[in-house]
Amino acid sequence: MSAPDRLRGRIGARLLRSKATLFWTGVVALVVLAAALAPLIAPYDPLKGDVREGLLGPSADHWLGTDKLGRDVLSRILYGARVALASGAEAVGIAAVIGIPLGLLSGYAGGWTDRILMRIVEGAMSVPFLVLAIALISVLGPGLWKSMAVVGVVYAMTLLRLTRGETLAAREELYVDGVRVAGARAPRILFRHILPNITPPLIVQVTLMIAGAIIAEATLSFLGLGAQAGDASWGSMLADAQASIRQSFFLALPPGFAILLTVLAFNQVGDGVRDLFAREAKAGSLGVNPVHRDAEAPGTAPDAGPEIAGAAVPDPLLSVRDLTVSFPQPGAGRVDVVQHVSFDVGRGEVLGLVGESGSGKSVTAMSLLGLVPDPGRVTAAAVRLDGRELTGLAFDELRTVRGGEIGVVFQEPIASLNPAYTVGDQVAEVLREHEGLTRARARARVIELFEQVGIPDPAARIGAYPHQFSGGMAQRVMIAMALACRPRLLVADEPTTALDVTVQGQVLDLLLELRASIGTSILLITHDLGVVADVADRVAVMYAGQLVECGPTEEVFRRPSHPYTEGLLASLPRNVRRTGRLPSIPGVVPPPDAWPEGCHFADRCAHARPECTAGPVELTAAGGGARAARCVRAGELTLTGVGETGAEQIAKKA
Ligand SMILES: Nc1ncnc2c1ncn2[C@@H]1O[C@H](COP(=O)(O)OP(=O)(O)OP(=O)(O)O)[C@@H](O)[C@H]1O
Repeated sequence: MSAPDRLRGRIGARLLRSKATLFWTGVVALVVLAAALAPLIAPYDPLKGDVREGLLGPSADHWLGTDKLGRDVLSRILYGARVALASGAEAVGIAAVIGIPLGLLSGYAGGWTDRILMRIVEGAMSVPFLVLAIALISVLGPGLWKSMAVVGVVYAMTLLRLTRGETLAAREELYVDGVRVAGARAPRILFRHILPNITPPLIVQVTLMIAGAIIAEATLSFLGLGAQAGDASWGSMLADAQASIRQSFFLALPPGFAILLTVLAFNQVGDGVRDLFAREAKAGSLGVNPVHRDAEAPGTAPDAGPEIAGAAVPDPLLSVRDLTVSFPQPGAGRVDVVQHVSFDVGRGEVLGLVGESGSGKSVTAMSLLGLVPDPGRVTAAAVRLDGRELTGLAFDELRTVRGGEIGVVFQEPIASLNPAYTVGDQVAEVLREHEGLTRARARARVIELFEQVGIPDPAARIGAYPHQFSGGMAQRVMIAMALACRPRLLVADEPTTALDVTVQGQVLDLLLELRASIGTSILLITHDLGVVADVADRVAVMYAGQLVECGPTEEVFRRPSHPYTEGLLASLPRNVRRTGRLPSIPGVVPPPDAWPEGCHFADRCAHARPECTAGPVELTAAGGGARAARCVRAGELTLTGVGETGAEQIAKKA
């Protein structure tokens, strides 16, 4: 099943559980049915009547009585539903056709296009909606379809503004950058990549607009600007009722009730859909993808997937086998960005996941959390947390693992906190969501957590907003939030990269202290080998989507088994004589769609032989101890590590 299908499935299942939304959806369906079947079920012609039978009360012949001209009110109500829905569809259709493409264009193009369109929208929206509509109708002349077209144009402004706002946010997403650099043209990016991702808020707005358009039709028809006297429209029925209000007040009730019920139903459905999507968004980002168990992964054992010779940990807390993540790329189909990654994180251990930018570290971490965005696809033979299989877990089940058993700390602490809420509220929310604590108990626990992560004067600081915190303090808040439910695993994705050097040290010390006091294992993602050397018990090195080396930090650093690790260590500033040039690995990391079938590093490797490119290279035991490397020559090469260059080497030579 594709990701959008799964999203639809989840929304559908929630819809079934939300009784109120289901009820109002039923009411909308009844109105639609009444409109569609009006010619079959209406007992009389809605436009013809006998004046001698005018203003009759409800009876067996005329369930809702007759109007002044003797026309059957029930028949007119049924036909009126057609007018109301058709008017709503016309106005909203026009609004969508104008507003959505222009909103996409305005948000994506920016610059003058955006400025001009926004000034037009602001000008139009500064005049009250009905006043603007009436002014335009007085120029065009009355008539139902003309008036609803005008309403559509006015509504287009709202839809344009909403679409533009959503597009502005979406265009910053990584997947948009991805298709942009891949050479996709703007219309394709807009309609194929951005539009599907911003549809949920548009659906909600469109539903609410239909309700608004039905009211607008009734109002304009009541004023004689829409449906004309005699037409079977709820608005003109109200106008008729007003004309004969002295003789019969009952006439106003059926159209009034029909408008009330229909508008209420559409509004309730719109609100319900918004709640469903909001809940979905709260759980992660829209369209996120959980990990699927890959039954056909090569070498998959029925239980935990292929063993990783050399690098497995006895009784691990986290065990990942054969994790592969792919994204569609224009012109290249689905392309793997992470390929057959397998590793373990031991209990209470810090595993450093290192590699150059783009090697797949973050995507690997996100897939463990089920947070790889659409249209990414994640498969694995096994992802086990304390023996519990996470692959194939439903979205809601994974949500309880995320934030509960696995805590996460991201790179940009201030950007990761919501500026609209106090930091205390945000940490308390996690506790209330996962542990069901009362407001008072959550508050007390937040103070305790703030104390634990070293935030001074916690009782006062919980009332502060994120912008009142420095980067280091904000990261402490993020760590407090991640540790709120005493997770067994903490995923820290570049937790110190955005902080200055002194604060970096404090945050790393804090992570280590917490590991010691709570026993949390840490998967530390970083491109900084210095950080890994300082805090990681073991290290896993990634290159171009693959894990190329894995083992205890000290051993790997002292004597690497993969030439890429050697290259990375050689370029460590602390590993180079002050007089020398900082060495770098020649060439660049190949993009995912250009990975060779054999060793991904072969092109840049000084030790490459023809056998390196002959076929896929597996991760195998290497270098002695609990170590593994993905290199066909690992056994025969003697590579240089940290201890033998730089200061130590200079000292040796002296
Ligand atoms: N949403 C997405 N759509 C398409 N490709 C993506 C998406 N997210 C990541 N990628 C691709 O996946 C690959 C791995 O990215 P990832 O962010 O995991 O690298 P990284 O090693 O964490 O780098 P960095 O340190 O810069 O974050 C990259 O080629 C990236 O372009």
